Amino acid sequence: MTEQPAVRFDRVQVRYGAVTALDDFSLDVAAGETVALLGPSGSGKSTALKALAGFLTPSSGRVLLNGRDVTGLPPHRRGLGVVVQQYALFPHMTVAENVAFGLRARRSFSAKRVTDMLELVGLPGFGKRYPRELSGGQQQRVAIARALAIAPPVLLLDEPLSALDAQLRADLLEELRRLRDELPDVAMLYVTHDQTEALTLADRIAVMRDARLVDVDTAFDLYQQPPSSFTASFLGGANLLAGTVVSAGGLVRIGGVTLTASSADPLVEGADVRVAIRPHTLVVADDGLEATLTGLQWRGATFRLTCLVDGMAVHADVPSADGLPPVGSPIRLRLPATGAAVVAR
Ligand SMILES: Nc1ncnc2c1ncn2[C@@H]1O[C@H](COP(=O)(O)OP(=O)(O)OP(=O)(O)O)[C@@H](O)[C@H]1O
Repeated sequence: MTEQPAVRFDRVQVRYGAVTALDDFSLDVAAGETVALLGPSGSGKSTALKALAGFLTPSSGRVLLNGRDVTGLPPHRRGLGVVVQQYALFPHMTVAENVAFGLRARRSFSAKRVTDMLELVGLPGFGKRYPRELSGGQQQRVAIARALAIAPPVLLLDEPLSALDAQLRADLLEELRRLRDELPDVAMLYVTHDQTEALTLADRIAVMRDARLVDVDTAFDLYQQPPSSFTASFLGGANLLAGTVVSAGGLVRIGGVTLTASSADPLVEGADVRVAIRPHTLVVADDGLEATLTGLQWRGATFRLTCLVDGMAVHADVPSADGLPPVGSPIRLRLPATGAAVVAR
């Protein structure tokens, strides 16, 4: 018998009155796999997670856990771990009581389990404190310990880092990566609109837009060979340049410049295509594509140039602004020898 996926969304639709928040949504998450639901605000990510957790009932379709249809079950009978954006700890309970909450509800309290969970999230000895005595990052660690205490087969995380400031976010992201590696049997579904979080954590990324799943693949493949223009720009902010196929072997011409581009589909000589090119792979050089520099923005480690190429805005991230012409002047952008990808229009 083949192994059942830990999670299966089977053509799930969720409607709020006239609004379709999730449409024909199907996705499997294997045991031990981490999948990120990535998409802009309002694309239906949280709705998918709530349908799985049991916080709402789909208008149609089914959700299955390890092969079992749980569509009609209340949340507490699904046995999932859930972590949301706002820590949602019980303020009148100590850290240890918070972590023990799910265990007590199941009549399976174990002081050792509570201690182990606090150790797992890097907070040994914090059991007697109250949530108000913790930083935001520490509170979120407690929320994760509480969710994991019942040893759920599936952990759901809905934007768990978004209430934290940048440094804490980076620390906790690192911590989540470690947890993922230390819990190889737990399937994780991670909702985020942050591509860095998705790329860092996920085995696969499911890209959502307008209530629908657009693309799903390994993080690496989605980044290297985006199947759609939407994913190319949303994941890694690729430029989409108009090009013409010079040879079916992968040569493409953009402006007067010919370069090699990968493609998931066979290329047809003479066809008009769109080519995804990442901003950090463009270089300012005399032999590049003709453009006009229209904006310059300092971003700390890099400068972001905004240029116009044939009326289209193109971004380039360069390490230094030395030697750049003034904004409004002609500039030339050298296209990368490798790494460009043809995407579906
Ligand atoms: N309770 C509700 N009543 C009516 N419409 C809702 C409700 N909850 C969500 N929606 C709508 O459903 C759509 C999807 O919302 P959802 O919260 O799933 O998006 P999201 O991708 O998680 O966005 P965000 O990143 O902003 O949380 C949106 O158009 C939203 O306005």
